[in-house]
Amino acid sequence: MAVATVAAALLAALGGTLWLAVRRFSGSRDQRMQGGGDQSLMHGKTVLITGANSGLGRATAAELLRLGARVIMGCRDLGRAEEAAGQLRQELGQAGGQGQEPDAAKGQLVVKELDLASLRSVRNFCQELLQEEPRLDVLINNAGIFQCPYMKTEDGFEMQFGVNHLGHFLLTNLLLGLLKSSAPSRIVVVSSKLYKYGDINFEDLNSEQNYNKSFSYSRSKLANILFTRELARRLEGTNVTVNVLHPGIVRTNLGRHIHIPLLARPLFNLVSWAFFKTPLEGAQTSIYLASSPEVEGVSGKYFGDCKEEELLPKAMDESVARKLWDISEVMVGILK
Ligand SMILES: NC(=O)c1ccc[n+]([C@@H]2O[C@H](COP(=O)([O-])OP(=O)(O)OC[C@H]3O[C@@H](n4cnc5c(N)ncnc54)[C@H](OP(=O)(O)O)[C@@H]3O)[C@@H](O)[C@H]2O)c1
Repeated sequence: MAVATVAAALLAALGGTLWLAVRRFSGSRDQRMQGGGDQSLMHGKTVLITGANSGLGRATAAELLRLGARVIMGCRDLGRAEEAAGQLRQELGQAGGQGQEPDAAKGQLVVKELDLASLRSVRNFCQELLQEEPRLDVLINNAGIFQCPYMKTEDGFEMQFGVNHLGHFLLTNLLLGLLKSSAPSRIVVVSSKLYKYGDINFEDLNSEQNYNKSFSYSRSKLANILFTRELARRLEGTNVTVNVLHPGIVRTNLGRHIHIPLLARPLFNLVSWAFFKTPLEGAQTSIYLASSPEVEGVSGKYFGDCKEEELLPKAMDESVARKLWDISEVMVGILK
C-alpha cells in the first residue's frame, strides 16, 4: 500500500514536471508577454537600471530598449556589463528596434560603473551622471545580493543591508534633483516577498551579533519597502512617483552564494526550470511600473504580477519608516 502511494506521488510529480516542460518548450509564457507593446512608448525617456548586466535587470533593460528608451546600465563589473551590453545591442539591432543597426544603437545603451557596496563609487557615479545627463525619467533600483556569508561593504556595513538598501538609498537621494527636474518621472524599487520574514532591529543594523544570512536578506527587502513608502510621502506634489515590487521566484544568478550539493543539482535545475519564472517573466512588473500609462500618478504602492498587493502592517509602519530614513541618512553621510 505504502509503495503504491509513493509510486503514485512520484508519477504525479513526474507528470506535473512533464506538463510544465511541454509549456516551456512551447515558449508560451514568454511569447505572451513579449509580443505587442507600443514600440515608441519610452521614446525620448532615459532610464537608469542598477545591476542591469544579469537576470531581471538585463531583461528589464532589453524590454525598455525595445520600447524606445535610452538605457543606462549601472554595474559593478565593467567587463560583465560590456558583454551584456554588446548582446543587448545585437538583439536590439536584430529586432529592428527603432529601425536601428547595432552601431546606431550604441548611444541608446550606456554602461557606467556603479558599485553599491561603496558609497564612494555611488557618489562618483552620480557626479558623472549629473554632469552628463540632462534628464532622468526612470530610476530602477534593481541590483541585489542574496544570502551571502557575513561580509562588509567598503564603508563597514553588513553587505546585504549595505547593497540592497543603503547603496540605493544614497543613489536615489543624489539623483532626486534630476528626477524632479525631469518630472513626471518614476522610481521603481525591486524588493521581495521574503520581506515578510525580516525585522528592523535598530540596535544591530550591522548584524554584528548572530548574523543570519536569510534574516539579513529579508530585512534589507523590508527596508526597500519602508524606504519606498517614506520617499513617496516626501515626494507628494512633485510629480515623481515611487513604487516597490516583488518579482516572484525567478531563475537568475541571485542564488550564487547558496551551496547546493553536487548530487542535488540536477534535481534543483529541473525544478527551477519547470517552476521558476524566466527573467523576462520576472521582469514584467518592473517594466510595467517603469513604462505603463496605467500607473501614472500612482505612488507608494506594492506590486506583484503587475497588480497592487497588500502589505503586512510591519511594512506600513510610518514611525519605523521615518526612523530608518533618518538613520540611513546618517549612515551614508548625507548632511541635512
Ligand atoms: N531571482 C529571484 O527569484 C528574486 C526574487 C525576489 C527578489 N529578487 C530581487 O531581484 C533583484 C535582481 O536580482 P536577480 O534575481 O536578477 O539576480 P542577479 O541575476 O544576481 O542580478 C543581480 C544584479 O545585481 C548586481 N549587484 C550585486 N551586487 C552589486 C553591487 N555591490 N553593486 C552593483 N551591482 C550589484 C549584480 O552584479 P554582478 O553580476 O556583477 O554580480 C547583478 O547585476 C534583486 O534585488 C533581488 O533581490 C529576485
